[in-house]
Formats: sequence, structure tokens, C-alpha cells
Amino acid sequence: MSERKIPKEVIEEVERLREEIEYHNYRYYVLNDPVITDEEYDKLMRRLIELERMYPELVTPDSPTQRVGGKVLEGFKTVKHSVPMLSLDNTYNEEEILEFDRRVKKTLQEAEVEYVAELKIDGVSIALRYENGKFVLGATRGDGIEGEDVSENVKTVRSIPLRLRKLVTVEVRGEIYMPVDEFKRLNDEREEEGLPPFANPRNAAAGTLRQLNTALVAARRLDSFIYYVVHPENYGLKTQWEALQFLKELGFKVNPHSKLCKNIQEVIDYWREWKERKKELDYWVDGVVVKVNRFDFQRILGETSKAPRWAIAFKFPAEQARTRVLDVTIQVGRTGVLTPVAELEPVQLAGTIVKRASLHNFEYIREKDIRIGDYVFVEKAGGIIPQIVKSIPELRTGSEKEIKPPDKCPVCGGKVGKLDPEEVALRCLNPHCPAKLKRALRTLVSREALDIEGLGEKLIDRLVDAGLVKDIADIFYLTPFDLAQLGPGIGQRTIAKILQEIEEAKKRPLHKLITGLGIPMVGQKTAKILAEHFKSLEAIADASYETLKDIPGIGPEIAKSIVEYFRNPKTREIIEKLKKAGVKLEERVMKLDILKGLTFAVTGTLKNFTREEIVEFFEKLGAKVVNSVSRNTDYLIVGENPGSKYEKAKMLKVKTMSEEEFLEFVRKRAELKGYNFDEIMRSWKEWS
Ligand SMILES: NC(=O)c1ccc[n+]([C@@H]2O[C@H](COP(=O)([O-])OP(=O)(O)OC[C@H]3O[C@@H](n4cnc5c(N)ncnc54)[C@H](O)[C@@H]3O)[C@@H](O)[C@H]2O)c1
Ligand SMILES: [Zn+2]
Repeated sequence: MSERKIPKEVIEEVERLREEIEYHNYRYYVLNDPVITDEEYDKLMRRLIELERMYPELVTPDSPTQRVGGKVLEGFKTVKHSVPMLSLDNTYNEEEILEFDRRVKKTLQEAEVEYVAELKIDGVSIALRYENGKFVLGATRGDGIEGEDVSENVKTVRSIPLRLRKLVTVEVRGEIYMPVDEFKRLNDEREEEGLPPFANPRNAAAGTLRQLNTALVAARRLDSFIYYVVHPENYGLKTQWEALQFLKELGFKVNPHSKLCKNIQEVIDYWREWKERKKELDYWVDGVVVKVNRFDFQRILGETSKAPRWAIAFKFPAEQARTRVLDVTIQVGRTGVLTPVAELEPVQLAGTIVKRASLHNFEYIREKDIRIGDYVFVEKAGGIIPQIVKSIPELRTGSEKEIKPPDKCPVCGGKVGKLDPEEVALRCLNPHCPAKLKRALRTLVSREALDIEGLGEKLIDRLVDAGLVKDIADIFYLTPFDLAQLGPGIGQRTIAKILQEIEEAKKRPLHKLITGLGIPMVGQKTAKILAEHFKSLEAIADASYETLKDIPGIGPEIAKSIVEYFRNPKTREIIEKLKKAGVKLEERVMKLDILKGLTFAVTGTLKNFTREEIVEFFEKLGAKVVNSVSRNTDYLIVGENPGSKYEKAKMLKVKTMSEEEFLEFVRKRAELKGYNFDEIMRSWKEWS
């Protein structure tokens, strides 16, 4: 190529585009939190491709046009892919699809080429390895060369077989995705929790799959479609169509809508059809993947470092509409999170009329610069949930109003603030806010608190919705008539059982009641400290900030929260109601002299007690506990995997006993002192 001078502006633009794209890659692939739409991203990428095509001298191996966009996250083992996992070139229009077909036919020197048209599932790619039919590895795409070992998380996806129907050794690839309902549920939950919602189902699936906590992954219902066999020739497969059938035979979930197309026109028809029909599905698809059917043809066509030349993604257009923000209302969630919602001038969008769109939080509003009266573009994220893409400041008249965070809760008028300065969400801070009642009741009846099993989530919802319970104390005033009113499914026996449980709940230890009140920052542990120290709820209610803050384990922050809670007139009202209903507000003191005068130490893990519990147990029985063994220690209790204390005890000739021996020892001493051991253990269990 002859020397030519590349204009300075071009060099600068290329650099700027690369920087921008890298930033968006990071937001998208690493944080799973993109800040622009896919179409906007694709536009940047197209411009870069165009400039690099005009000035090939500018192409560098690390340009985003040359590489797969992902990254490997810390915390996971890295896996090198057996064969690189590539991306796909994409297009949004028929012209370019015809162009793709012409290129393919020209390279292959064929008059007509068969394609497989598949739905492009909006999830994350996954590679799955099996040895003799047994699942051994699941890996993400990462940067295409190396991915993350997410095997444990993959195992929680029910549609991915852990054993194949044939005992083959094989690597397959496909997509893990989040179904529509699950995506909605998860985002509702995140919004309530004050976390930013996932922008789209792909980010949600990726974010879930890269969770280090497997239990959390299992709780979210991910699903899969598999569409690719690595080294298909090993299984005698000659075409993509055969590969799909083979995958089905192995037991994988294969998308039922794929189509073998005789020519590109059939592909285009398929795309037109699914552009409309995609709403019928309970998962998201963002286009059609077009693949040359014959593998020998695929090999001739080959690939670039970023994408195969034998396939292309033919994306569906994102449906957008223009409308106006008429007003902003505020919803209060179950945890008190205030969510601003845009009330829109009704507009037709992808088959439905859109009237509202969540604005998520006030930072989102500020970032997107949205005002009341603004013209905005709305889009359906993943085709379902209306979202404001951007405002159009050019169309402002000057009469638009800025959206300010409220200083009072719209439901109860309570104070508004952040629980944690890091959090984006604003919350109503009033613990008695009616919007939070369902959540508060769940806390009250939970196992750690009053343990009223019969009052499950659904029943609580119904009680609140029916107006039968207006604050937490109302639980103790429920009549059989109230419960019967909640309709079918609640028979006499259930009602009697629930009322019986509520009756028993009145007698629970004080710390359980305190836990159940849901005082901000006061969990089980603090509740125990408070109960132990004050011995009655009314004494806690009357305690001053000065007194509270000096109690070991409490400190100024929690003390402040407690004082504020009891200062609330509604709290006083609730305490009165509890008292009238006969709820026990005093601590039954359990302090015995069974082990009085003895000093114990513990090493290793115990079966019946956590570390904290055994210390409490000793204290209740009047013994002294020490952290290290000395000559003054009477006994060392030896649990599983004992530490150095055990050696030391032997050296100092301190007596040791196993956990069983210890309990036996307590039994004997209890009986000697005239106590009933079983009774002690029962009240201990209830207390702890
Ligand atoms: N908004 C942003 O900031 C941002 C940033 C980065 C990327 N993106 C989006 O992501 C795209 C790039 O992502 P990509 O590299 O994963 O490419 P891609 O999503 O365009 O296509 C490749 C992927 O499609 C998936 N796929 C789904 N169904 C398939 C099927 N039946 N057969 C084969 N593959 C199938 C595979 O996982 C494959 O990796 C961009 O075009 C853009 O839309 C957006
Ligand atoms: Zn409120």
C-alpha cells in the first residue's frame, strides 16, 4: 500500500471510539450494568469498523473490532477453551443479509446454500464438557480464549443434564438464559432491596451465573438452550441440522423453533415471522442466528479472530416510541424503598399501550436528565418492560419541571433517607409505615422471632389487604371470624391451629419479641443483649441514649436507632396493645447455679452449640468460661478438630471431656441440685 497520510481527525476519532467501546464493554461484560442501549453500542462499533476498513493501517490486534468483548472475573478459576468461543457479526437489515449470502455463495462457488435459522437467545454463552456422559465442566465465554469455571453454578440449571443419554465424551455450547417471569421477579426484588435493576435479561443471566454464592444461583430459575457441538466430525455429524438432532438425543434442551432453510429468502421469511411472534415466548430473543448448514462449507469459510464467517446474527429492531412525561409518582415498596414512576402520555409500543415506566431511583433520573414535561424515547427492555431510553432536551420549551426527591414518605409522611450512603435507593425510615406492614409482619412471625408458622406469606398478604391487620399488634386480636373471612382454603382446623400458635407466641422469651419488632439495626444478637440487660420491654423503651450506648455490643449508632424507634408515638401505641393482649413483655430469667464455681474452656467444633451459644449456656448455668487453658481451668471440652488448647490441657493435666460427656456431667450435677435436666434443656432451646 502506498504511503498516505491519515487525517488527524480520523486517528482521534478511532482512538475515541475504542476508548468508548472499551468502557461500554466493561460496563456490559464485567459489571453487567450497561449505560447505553445495544443499538447505540452497535452504532459505535459500526463506525469503528467503517473507519478501520477505510484505513486498514489503523487496525491493531487489540482493537475491539478484533476481539471478543468479555473478561474473566476474579474469584473464579480460569479455563482455557478447547476451541475459541467467538462472537457473531450482526446486522439489523435485509440488505446486509443478502450481502452476507452473496459473500458466502461467492466463496463457496455455489448457486444456492442451505442455512439453519435459529432464534438468537438473549442469554450468556456457556461451554459444557462431558466425559463418558458425565458433566465435568461449565465455562463462560470470557474473552473467547479463556473463560471462567462456573461448573457449580451450571449444575443448578435444571435443564442441563448432569448425565447424558449416551456415554459420549463431548463439548457442547449454548445459551443460559433467564425466563421472562424470573427476570421480572428478580428486578422487582432488587428494586425493593434498593439495588439497581438489571438492564436486560442477558445481564441478569450473566450476573447470576457469575455469582460466587451457588445457593443464590439455585434460587434464581435459569434455563438453557444448547445449539453447538465442538468437533462434530467426531460423532459423524455433517451438518448443523444433524448436530441439533444429536444434541436432542443426548438429552439437552434444544430450541424447538429452529428451521432448515433452503435459501436466504426462507431465512428472511423466518426473521419476519419471528420479529412478530417473539412475544409468544417466555424467554427473550433479540434476533435470528443464520448458520451455513454444511460443516464442510463452514470449514472453507473459516473465521476471523472475533467471529465466524459462516454465521451472522440478524437482529430484530428495538422497538422505540416517543412520548411525554406527564408526571412522576412515587411508589413505596415493602422495604420502604421509594421508586419514582413516570406517568406517560399513553403511546403504542410493540403491541401494547404504555402509560408508565419505572424511573428506578433519583440518581437514574439525574443521569438521564429527565424532567416532567419532557419528550422521551421509550423502549421495552428485552421486549417487555417499558423503560425511558433518553430524554430529548432539544424539544424543551422551558416549562419542564425538575424531579426532586421527596423529603417525606408519600404513604405515611415519615422521614426519608438512605440506610447506607453507598445505596442509591431512598427509603421511608418510619418502621411503622403501612407500606412496610407486610414485611414487618413477616419479621414478627419468623422463626427467629415469635415463630408463628401458620401465618405464612400469603395469609399475611390477605390479612393486610383485607384491612384486618393494620399494625403488628393486631395479630394478637385476630378472631376466628376474621380468619374465616379470608375465604376458601382456611378451614376450622387451620384456624384453630393458627390461633393456638398466636396464643403460644405471647409467651415467647422477650428477646424473640424484640427481634420481631423489626427495630432498625436490631437483630437477634442485639435483641438478646437488650433483653438480658433490661429484662422488660418497657424498661428498654424508657432507656436513654446515654445508657444504651454504653452497653457492650450496642454502641452509639444502634442506641440512636433504638431511642428513635421508641420515641415514635406509634411504637407506644403498639406496646400498649401488646400488653393488653397479654403478650409477655418481661424476661423470664434463667440463671442457675448448676456449674457455679467451675471454669471451662472449649476447643474445636461442637455439635449442639455454636461458639456464642456455648458461652451463653455456661453463663446461664453459672460457670465461668475462659479463652485459654491455664492451671486454673477445671475442664476443657473437646469438640471436633481440636486446636492447640488440647495439647496444652494435656501438658497442664487439665481434665478434658467430650461434648457428650459434658452434657452427661451437667445432667448429673443438675439432678444433684434438684433440677430437672430435660426441662433445663427445653427452656434453653426455646431461649436460644
Ligand atoms: N449496551 C452496551 O453497552 C453493550 C456493550 C457490549 C455489548 N453489547 C451488545 O452485545 C453485543 C455483542 O455481544 P456478543 O459478542 O455476545 O455478540 P452477540 O450477542 O451479538 O452474538 C453472539 C452470541 O449470541 C449468542 N447466541 C444466542 N443464540 C444463539 C444461537 N442460536 N446460535 C449461536 N449463538 C447464539 C451466543 O452466546 C453468542 O456468543 C453487541 O452487538 C451489543 O448488542 C452491548
Ligand atoms: Zn412511609
